[in-house]
Amino acid sequence: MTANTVSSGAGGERPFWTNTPDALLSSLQTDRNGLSRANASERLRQAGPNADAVSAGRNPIRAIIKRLVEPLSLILLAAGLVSVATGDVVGGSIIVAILVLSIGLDTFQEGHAVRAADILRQSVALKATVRRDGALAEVDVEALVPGDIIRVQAGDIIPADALILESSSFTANEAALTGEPYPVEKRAGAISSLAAAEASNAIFRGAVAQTGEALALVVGTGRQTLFGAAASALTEANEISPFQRDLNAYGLLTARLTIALVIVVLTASIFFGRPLLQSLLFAVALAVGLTPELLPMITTVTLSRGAVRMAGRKVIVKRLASIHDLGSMTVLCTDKTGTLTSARISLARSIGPYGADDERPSRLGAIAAALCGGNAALDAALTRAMPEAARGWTLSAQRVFDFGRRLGSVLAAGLDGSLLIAKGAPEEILKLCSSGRAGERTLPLSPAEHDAILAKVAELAAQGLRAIAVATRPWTGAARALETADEADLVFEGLCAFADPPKASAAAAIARLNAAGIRLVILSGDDPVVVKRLAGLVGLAADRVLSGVEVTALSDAALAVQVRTIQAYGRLAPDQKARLIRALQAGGAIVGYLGDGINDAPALKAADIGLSVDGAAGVAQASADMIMLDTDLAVVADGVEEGRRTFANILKYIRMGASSNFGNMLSMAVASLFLPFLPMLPTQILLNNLLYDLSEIGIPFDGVRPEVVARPQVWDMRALIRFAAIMGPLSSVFDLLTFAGLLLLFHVSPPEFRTAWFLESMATQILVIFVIRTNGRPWRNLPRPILAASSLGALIVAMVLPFTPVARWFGFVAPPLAVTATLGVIVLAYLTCTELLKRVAIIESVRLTRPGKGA
Ligand SMILES: Nc1ncnc2c1ncn2[C@@H]1O[C@H](COP(=O)(O)OP(=O)(O)OP(=O)(O)O)[C@@H](O)[C@H]1O
Ligand SMILES: [Mg+2]
Repeated sequence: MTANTVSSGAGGERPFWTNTPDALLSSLQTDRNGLSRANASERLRQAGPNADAVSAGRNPIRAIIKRLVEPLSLILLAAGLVSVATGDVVGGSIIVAILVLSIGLDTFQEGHAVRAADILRQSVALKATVRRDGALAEVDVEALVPGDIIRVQAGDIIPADALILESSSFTANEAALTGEPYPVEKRAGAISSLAAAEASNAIFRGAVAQTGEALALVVGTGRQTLFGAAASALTEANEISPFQRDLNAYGLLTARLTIALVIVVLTASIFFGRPLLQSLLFAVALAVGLTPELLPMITTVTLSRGAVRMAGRKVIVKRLASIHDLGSMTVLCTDKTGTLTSARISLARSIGPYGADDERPSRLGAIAAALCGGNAALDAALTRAMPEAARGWTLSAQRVFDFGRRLGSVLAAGLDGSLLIAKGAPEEILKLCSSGRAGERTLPLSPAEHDAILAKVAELAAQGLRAIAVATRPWTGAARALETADEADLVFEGLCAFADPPKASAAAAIARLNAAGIRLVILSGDDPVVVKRLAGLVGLAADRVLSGVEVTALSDAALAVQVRTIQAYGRLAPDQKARLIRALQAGGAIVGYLGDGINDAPALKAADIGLSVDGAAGVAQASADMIMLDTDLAVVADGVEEGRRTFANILKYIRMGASSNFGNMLSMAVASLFLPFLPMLPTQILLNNLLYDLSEIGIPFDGVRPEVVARPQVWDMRALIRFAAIMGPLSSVFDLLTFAGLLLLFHVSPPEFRTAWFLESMATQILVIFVIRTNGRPWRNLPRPILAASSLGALIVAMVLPFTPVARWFGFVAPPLAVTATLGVIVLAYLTCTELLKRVAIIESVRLTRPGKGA
């Protein structure tokens, strides 16, 4: 028996919704007051968390094993063991020790930073309202167990499979599960059908509560749910982000290069008849030296630290990589209400059909709002304005408000009979009206009066008031479910006009975003006239506002042209918002979307960076990458800066790897082909690499110059290759100079050669960070203490080690003073050249497009 079926006693298994509430309550050993906390945690232990997969957790052992089984680590480990077995105990031990040290370093650094970011993420995890110990409490969705009594409200994602106990105007959209596009009403009652689609007394994990409120008994959680997570609104958008795509491309490039080099070196060694084990080790050490093995750690640590800093600026990051994506964002699309305007809309005027002030339309609107159970801004404003309006009225049926149709209706039963009340966007409601209210009577609406009403709407909009229309129809027959045909021949009752002034801070924030290279675009469902006026108020040049109808008429190609210049859109349906975002992306933009409603969920998913706000509809929060604790565009601008700073630091690491380190390993490979001995012993290369890694662990903590965060930071592979193509060979030139000096001038022995070159390559690799971490002069812009400490510390160890007793373990021999002094001069000359050449190599990319697309 699974959690989802309950044995019927007669042998067969029947779905849970065919049971009566009392039968299910008793078989789940619970009651309407819910579980006790103790009982719930006991059940949680048994049933497991209410999640799709058992989360692997951040177990350090697991993390270490994961790194150990990477091919290079495995080869090194094997090589170390073979060395020990063949008698080279010291050499073998050093290899293993270096491996252990670098893996330990990685794991420790990463674990620490990631934990902090995880705690933050947890703070915005979706919550469920559940009855525990008889009182309603908020718990993490993951903590729900069978037997819990939950409350779900409009905008929530249904957290578990459950049987409805009580409901009011409750509807759920199960499109993601069953494909049924319209919200279906859910209420308690006996159902005998075995089909889930007909289970109107049950709700399923992953559907979205569209309206109203319900109390329900949890029957199945986690994977013990009918639809699983595959299709649900809970599934995270796991499309690869622009940042991850770029990182992968870089990783692939270096991997190819490394493999090619290793094959060449290995073939050559075998050709020259060198000892096999040593040749293999040398090749592997080279590969280790070339692999940017710290890159995952550096990015995770930098991103996690970015997440912690962003929390300080009131942005909680759910998906770490989105920090970088935010820094590269070129277009920010936003919903209007609550982001550009204050979230608290208020009813400003109530106007009869012929233009006179009249409270009837808003009273009818308030009745509909109270009965339909919507908690959206407009409904809330209506019920706030007339809290008593719905007294004496009950709901018989409803057609849920639909953002596609932009209207909804209720069948309300009052003392004098029943009334159908429809409300929605004026132009949509007017299409359904044949007459207008005139006191007790109704009069036919002439085309002129029709136009006059729309003119009134435009007049209100010009004053910044958004209007909805209310219409009714007397209902004579018995109550039944409403159909489209019922919403016809309506009596126009009038308009409700709402004030929704722009936020005082919006204009300044938009100016700041523009200055940072980000274009703001409004994607609203509201009247284009209202949108246009608001755009003007917040400083957006929106001479043209495209409406949803116009957008639909455009082909993808034509739309791609329009989206380049249009700054504001009105009357958009939810999927049109998503289409516009895709059109912008196709043109090369990196697009963010900021929104808070059920109707914003598709756009949040389509965008590269989905931004939502604390307290937004559950679906909106679930679809977003970041949650803002403060609905203020200025917070977005702060976050953008943080994202760019994070990227700048990651770029430092990559540039370092692409310059000296790359050049050194290249020289090493080349030298091994021509020298009669190994230019550096495998253990020396590994030590070199370990110290180099150590020098870099301060990078995530480094500061970034203001000019770097002034423009969108786009990953530019070509710029990077150009950088490596200049800096790598430059480093090799100085290596060759070193080789020539050592062999031709000083006639050093092989151990001396290796030691001298170890010193030179360590010094160049580490010191170059001071040069290339900034575009300005290094001495004018010093690194943060942590980076100075990590790099100088590693440098000192490298410089001193060959002169200590440990040196002989590694095969080092202290070189003569003259050699050391010459090395010093070469290093200085190298640093001077990089400083002079870096301006040529670092062309700041101002290409504001997605890589590989657009112009
Ligand atoms: N509860 C409601 N009752 C009646 N009509 C509504 C309701 N909610 C929305 N509408 C109508 O649907 C239109 C679109 O909804 P809404 O303005 O909330 O969309 P939006 O895209 O979220 O817009 P915004 O950018 O203002 O947040 C509204 O302009 C209004 O005409
Ligand atoms: Mg909205």
